[in-house]
Amino acid sequence: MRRMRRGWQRLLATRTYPTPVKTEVKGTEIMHDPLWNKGMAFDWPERDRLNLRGLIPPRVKSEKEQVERVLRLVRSEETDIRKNLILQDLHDRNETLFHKIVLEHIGEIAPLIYTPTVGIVCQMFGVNYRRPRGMYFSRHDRGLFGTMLHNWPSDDVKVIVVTDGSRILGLGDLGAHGMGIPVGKLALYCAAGGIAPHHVLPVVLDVGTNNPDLLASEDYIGTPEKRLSGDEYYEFVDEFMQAVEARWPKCVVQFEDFETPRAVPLLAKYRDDYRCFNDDIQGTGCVTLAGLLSAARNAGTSITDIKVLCAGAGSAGLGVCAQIVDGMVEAGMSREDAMARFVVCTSQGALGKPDGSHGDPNATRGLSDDRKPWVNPLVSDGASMLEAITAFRPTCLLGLAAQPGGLFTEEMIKAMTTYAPAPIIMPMSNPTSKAECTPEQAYAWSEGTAVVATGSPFAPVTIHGKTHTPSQCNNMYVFPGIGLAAAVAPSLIPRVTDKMLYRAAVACADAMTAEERAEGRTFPDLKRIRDVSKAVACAVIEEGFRTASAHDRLQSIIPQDPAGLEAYVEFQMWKPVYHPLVDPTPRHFD
Ligand SMILES: O=C([O-])CC(=O)C(=O)O
Ligand SMILES: [Mg+2]
Repeated sequence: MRRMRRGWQRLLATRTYPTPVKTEVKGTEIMHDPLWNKGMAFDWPERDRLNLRGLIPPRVKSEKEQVERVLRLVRSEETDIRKNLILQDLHDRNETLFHKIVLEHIGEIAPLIYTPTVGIVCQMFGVNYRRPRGMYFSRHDRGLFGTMLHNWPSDDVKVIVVTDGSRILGLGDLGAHGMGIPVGKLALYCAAGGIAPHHVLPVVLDVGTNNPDLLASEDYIGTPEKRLSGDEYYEFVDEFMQAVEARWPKCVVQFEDFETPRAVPLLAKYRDDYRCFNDDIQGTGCVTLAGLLSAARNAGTSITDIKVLCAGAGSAGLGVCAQIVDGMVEAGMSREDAMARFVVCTSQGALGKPDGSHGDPNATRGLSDDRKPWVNPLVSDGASMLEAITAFRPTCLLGLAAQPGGLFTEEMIKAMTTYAPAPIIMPMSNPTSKAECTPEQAYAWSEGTAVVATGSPFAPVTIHGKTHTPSQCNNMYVFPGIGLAAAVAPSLIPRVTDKMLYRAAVACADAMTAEERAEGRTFPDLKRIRDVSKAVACAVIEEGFRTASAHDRLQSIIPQDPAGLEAYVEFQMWKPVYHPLVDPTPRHFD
């Protein structure tokens, strides 16, 4: 083991990167393959070796010049959607350069390829349609999913992000136009998580759409029929999962933006049988827990001191609350006491004691089984959020309602400041238009005392001469790391467990530096996202070691000590740099 550990660390220290890669592909074929293409950065020896002389303009550009040119072009556009289209085109031409720009300018570029712009991208997907990316499975392909997966050129897909388009961000049913989401998430997997682009696959399960505008639209790209339901729907997803496992047994599947009534049962059905997780339930839960751990640490208190009012009882809302409860239990609280620290509100008001103060006492709401455990007798059933705040005195407001924005009002936040010295305000719904309030409002209404973390990115706010930087509490801090762990250590991570998610949350909170804490942030600077992904991946793998069988642990070549593990994960992470391309053909002289 010792020798192995020293091996990885030495390898990492001595590796000359990028390593040369042999390629059989030449000429226009290599130029038009986005995985190989370097644009004008092919140097002269390479242009000769690969039969490219004359096919590319005569100027040779450096990577730096290429990055600057694209940034100039992006910045010259006025609208975010136009900027996104420029970046999409680059993604289709030159994956290395695309991911290099995403990584080096993540604060500027992530909002253009991911939340919030990805919302508009999906809404305009049909009319803006260019090159296909990823795979689509429709009802007319039933029985053929397994064969179709062989149309995909890579024999080694490590991460799939899949959606059925039924709840795209907070925008609702966008059908097959939801493809923008898996594409955006996987771009972050590559740039922020270090998964190589040829190892990822975005997927849409086109089970139809119930969105009347799309059904009537001539630009709609999916099957213009109503959604499958009942057994037909579940059999469709079963066929997909079985086909994936048969083709790429080590792949991890991330479920994304499925509406709650499907997301919850699908996760329950698959989580013990497949390497999979649901990002909106588990990823959001994990990142929110990380935010609360961090906020409590900044305030010198514990997560068990926090009392939460959660707006939203969808898959994200309840999943997030459950994971915070797990975090409180880990910190030493009983599950019952932890759950008593939550009030969950739906659009019909709080889940509370039916005492008749809000309507007919006998007409208790028919609560679904997943909501029943969240009824809190300290508030009356159907109470408004303001009433619930007065009765329950929460110290944290979580917004996961995916309703039109503005759910958190001035009265609510002002009421919290009467008893909470630093209320934690987390408007998490995406995109920006769905945020429950803006950071500006939260800071203004709390006289600058609030700790604010949002799902979509927001700019810093200056109030009474003091600048406050809201953190972005977005799944992007955790899902790339969870997928990275599964990709580099599949035998140790046969399933994604609750404990792994808890460890991931702690690793994300622990990744904060002292300077970041001093700035009042609850999340690390986005610029360090690769470090965060690596820390999350290491934490997940460590948990995998803890639960692996003795056989799997012994068989694994992965070092178990923290420094060796970190070196191993770092070594495995893909980097967006051009590799020197070497011609494998021996030269013959006669
Ligand atoms: O995409 C994001 O920014 C976060 C997320 O999963 C969602 O809002 O559905
Ligand atoms: Mg999502």
